[in-house]
Amino acid sequence: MSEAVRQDWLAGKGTALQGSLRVPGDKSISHRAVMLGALAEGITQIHGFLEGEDTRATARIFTQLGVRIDTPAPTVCVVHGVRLHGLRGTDEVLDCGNAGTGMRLLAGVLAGQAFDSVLIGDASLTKRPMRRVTDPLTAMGARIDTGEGGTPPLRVQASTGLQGIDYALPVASAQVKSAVLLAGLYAEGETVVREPHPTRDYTERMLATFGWPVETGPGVVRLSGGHRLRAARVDVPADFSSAAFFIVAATIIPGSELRLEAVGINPRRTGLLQVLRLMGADIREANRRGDGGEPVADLLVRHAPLHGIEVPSALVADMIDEFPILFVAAACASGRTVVRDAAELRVKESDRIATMATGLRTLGISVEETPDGAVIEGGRLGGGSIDTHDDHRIAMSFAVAAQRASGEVRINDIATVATSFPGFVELARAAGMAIDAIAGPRAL
Ligand SMILES: O=C(O)C1=C[C@@H](OP(=O)(O)O)[C@@H](O)[C@H](O)C1
Ligand SMILES: C=C(OP(=O)(O)O)C(=O)O
Repeated sequence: MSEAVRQDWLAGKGTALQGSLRVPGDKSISHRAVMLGALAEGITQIHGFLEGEDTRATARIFTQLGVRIDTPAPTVCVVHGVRLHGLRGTDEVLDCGNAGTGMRLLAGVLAGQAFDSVLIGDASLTKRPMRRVTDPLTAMGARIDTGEGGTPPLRVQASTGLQGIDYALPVASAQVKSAVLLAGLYAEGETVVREPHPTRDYTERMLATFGWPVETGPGVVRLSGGHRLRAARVDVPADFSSAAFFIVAATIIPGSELRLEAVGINPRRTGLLQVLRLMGADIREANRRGDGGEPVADLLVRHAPLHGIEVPSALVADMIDEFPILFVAAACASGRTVVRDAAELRVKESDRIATMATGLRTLGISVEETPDGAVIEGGRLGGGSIDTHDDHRIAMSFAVAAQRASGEVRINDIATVATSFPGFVELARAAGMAIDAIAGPRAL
């Protein structure tokens, strides 16, 4: 056994959050911009690209597949498109790292290629369900083998032709919808995806921006094969899911008044705003505009006392990545908050219901876990040691919780924060939060 350095955080009460800050670019849009840029004709310029490990893994994979990607300045990514059939196969494995989005969307792209490929991921991604994408892709004519129990690696065999399908998603998932639509670019005939509940619509919006005809109606997206993608400029707004940590932090820390600049406020992402407002939060939108086709605004957040609510199930898909930080808001609210219909949280980077319930209990909060949610009683937060289960959103959520804790909170193993939010600690400290990075031992 050898020892390697593990990164932990020690976090505690900081000061009121003040000032103005901009969080990094949207992860979902950054993944998709690289993918469509690679498959387009011409040169795609991406501004505000998320330099996180998840999106860099996607860019690296397209480089392995023969696409030139230049990064002339921080957060600028220039993708030299090779057209729909211009990717080149490689004997190397394609490593998606921690990114479910990367792997699932790539499965759709690779299903249409004339070469074999193998997608792998890190320990967390290797536990996540992939049949949700391989089932519909197989129905389209793809041949993909998964690991045991339908998990990665994914071995995608050279395509012998795909056919469009009419697919009703069994779970509300933008990743599955997107995988099927991307395979649909290579399919004969029409591909139709029906959603049980609307999910983020970046793939369909960006396909249209890149010139591919897409028809959208309530709960349904349709496209046909046989068109071309044309390079475009993509301006990536600040990621709402990253902003969410600061929105909740400013709400729960007395005296705070914080401005978050140029945040993407696509309604399929901002369920948390509605829920926090129902709980009593003071969040205003200013300077509303459209950047590169996406609605963007500055968010002005002031401290406000919160009260518990029953989270409307209709908003679950619109805040699917914000539940860890909502649990923190609920722990700081008076009364009880009830979350239902959110079983999907159990198959994210960690089981986010269990990981948050365990962590909050460690800090003295009463949480009852249910199969598809939790009941959280607001209370006083104490100190303790938290296991992140290698989940970036768990780490950042407890860093925020610590700002209201009476004792020190040690957050173990925060390396995955760089997957979605490089620079989190620096921004958080600059705004007023108390977080120190410390080294912890890790047995290998
Ligand atoms: O399409 C996307 O970019 C994403 C969709 C969501 O996953 P599901 O489609 O699995 O709900 C979300 O949790 C993930 O962070 C990003
Ligand atoms: C679930 C997430 O991402 P992914 O599925 O891409 O790993 C997330 O970022 O919270």
